[in-house]
Amino acid sequence: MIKQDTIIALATPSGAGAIAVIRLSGKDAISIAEKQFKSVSDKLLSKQKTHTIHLGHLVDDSITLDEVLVSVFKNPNSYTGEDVVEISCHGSNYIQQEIIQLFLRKGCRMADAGEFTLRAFLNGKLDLSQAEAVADLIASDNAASHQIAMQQMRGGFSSEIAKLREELLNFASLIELELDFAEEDVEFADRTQFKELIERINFVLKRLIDSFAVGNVIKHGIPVAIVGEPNVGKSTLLNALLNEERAIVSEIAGTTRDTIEDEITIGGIGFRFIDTAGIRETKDVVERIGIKKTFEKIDQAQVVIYLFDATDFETESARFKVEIEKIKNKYPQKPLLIIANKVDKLDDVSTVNIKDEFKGIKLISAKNGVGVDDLKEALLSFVNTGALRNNDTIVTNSRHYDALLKAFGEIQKVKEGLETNLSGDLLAIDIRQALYHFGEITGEITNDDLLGNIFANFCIGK
Ligand SMILES: Nc1nc2c(c(=O)[nH]1)N(C=O)[C@@H](CNc1ccc(C(=O)N[C@@H](CCC(=O)O)C(=O)O)cc1)CN2
Ligand SMILES: Nc1nc2c(ncn2[C@@H]2O[C@H](COP(=O)(O)OP(=O)(O)OP(=O)(O)O)[C@@H](O)[C@H]2O)c(=O)[nH]1
Ligand SMILES: [Mg+2]
Repeated sequence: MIKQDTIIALATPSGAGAIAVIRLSGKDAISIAEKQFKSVSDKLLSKQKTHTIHLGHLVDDSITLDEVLVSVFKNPNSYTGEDVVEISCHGSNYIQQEIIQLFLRKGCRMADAGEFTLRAFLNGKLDLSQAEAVADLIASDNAASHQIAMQQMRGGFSSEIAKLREELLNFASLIELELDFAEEDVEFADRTQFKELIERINFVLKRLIDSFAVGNVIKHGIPVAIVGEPNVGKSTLLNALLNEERAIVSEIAGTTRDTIEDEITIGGIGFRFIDTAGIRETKDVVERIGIKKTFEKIDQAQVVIYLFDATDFETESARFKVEIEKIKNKYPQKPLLIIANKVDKLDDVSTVNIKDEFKGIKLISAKNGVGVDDLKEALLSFVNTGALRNNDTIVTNSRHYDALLKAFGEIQKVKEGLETNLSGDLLAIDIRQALYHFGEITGEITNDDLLGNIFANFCIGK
């Protein structure tokens, strides 16, 4: 259902600022605003061209609320596709609230979360995946997530899906046409060409589905678990990486009892570091719970940093190796960075010995920040950012991922059907299913529940 009532919301963050923007959208936006606006040159808003801006005062009966700039957008040429009025006022909390209250009394309704963008979608200004990208763009806090959201908002992903959908639709129509001529045994849809198309779709879908692993990582940050025995300097390393005193550090073993997480951006990619309680067999119940959590954190991490105290190396290296083997055995696929900490306390001979015994080990002094930049470089090298550089579409949205997996499943059926010369009517059913899932991504296929879920996660005013 397309509502046309006039909605209002603050478009800028709540709180005082230099300027705040209040946005109205709907069929009465211009007439409602016009009655409260005294232009400095006696202009009427309804007589103004679209995309024009006007200086004047907002008045509530005899009270002048503020000197403002008012922008007019006339349907269908606006963000929402409806008549839109934007008021740029002085950014006092009081003024913002008074203006909104005034317009609520004059016939506007407070907008729901995401309702401006929902209207843009319903009016065909954006498709669903573009609308979703608007929220991702607002949430983006690093170069990679920004680039992906921007590309998606501009329709990169949508047009890729729309192209596949259109080609597939063509074939579906031809095959369905054949069904009307069943007795004559004609073939409008060239099966060789069709096989080629299915192969191509298959290939694209596979790439998009695979890209989700990268997309997920970029959206949520790559989880990196910092593990090692008590007191080796895990929390000190976390603080050095974050460049702040995030975790408590002390000479007492077992200081960190719970896990601590925080995120930084390295080379445009978000990394989420997880400091854990030390791994060690222990009788202390609280510490033991922490150790269980350590393994849970390794489960969730994409990269593991195993830290040991370099000054214990000469006496304890055998035990470190056992610990490292344990992790390697339990998590054979996970990149594991082995790091010796506290090298500031190490003599040259031991330094050489450590490097000898642990190939590829990194030596750091977390306390003095030595080797931390090197470690960041090493972390970055684990991330496959090739897709980013190629400008390939990267899927970051789990709803899209789901739909792609389902489409992929249907395309496999079509492929099999073609190989076994399945009859046209059955082929057509599988093709229609695949088309359905493509349509879910861009929003050709949708329902109120789905839209409600998507836009409820937007902020009010977007
Ligand atoms: N002040 C303001 N800034 C904003 C927005 C806004 O709504 N208001 N945006 C919103 O979030 C973004 C910009 N997006 C926009 C997209 C389309 C149109 C628009 O008027 N489109 C018309 C006319 C295009 C034209 O000039 O030809 C159209 O599509 O028909 C406006 C803003 C970011 N900055
Ligand atoms: N000399 C030196 N001391 C360090 C270094 N890194 C950490 N320390 C010291 O080692 C002690 C333990 O550091 P933490 O960061 O609390 O160690 P942890 O691994 O988090 O310990 P738990 O939380 O108990 O498992 C503290 O006294 C730190 O100041 C380093 O690079 N050099
Ligand atoms: Mg700690």
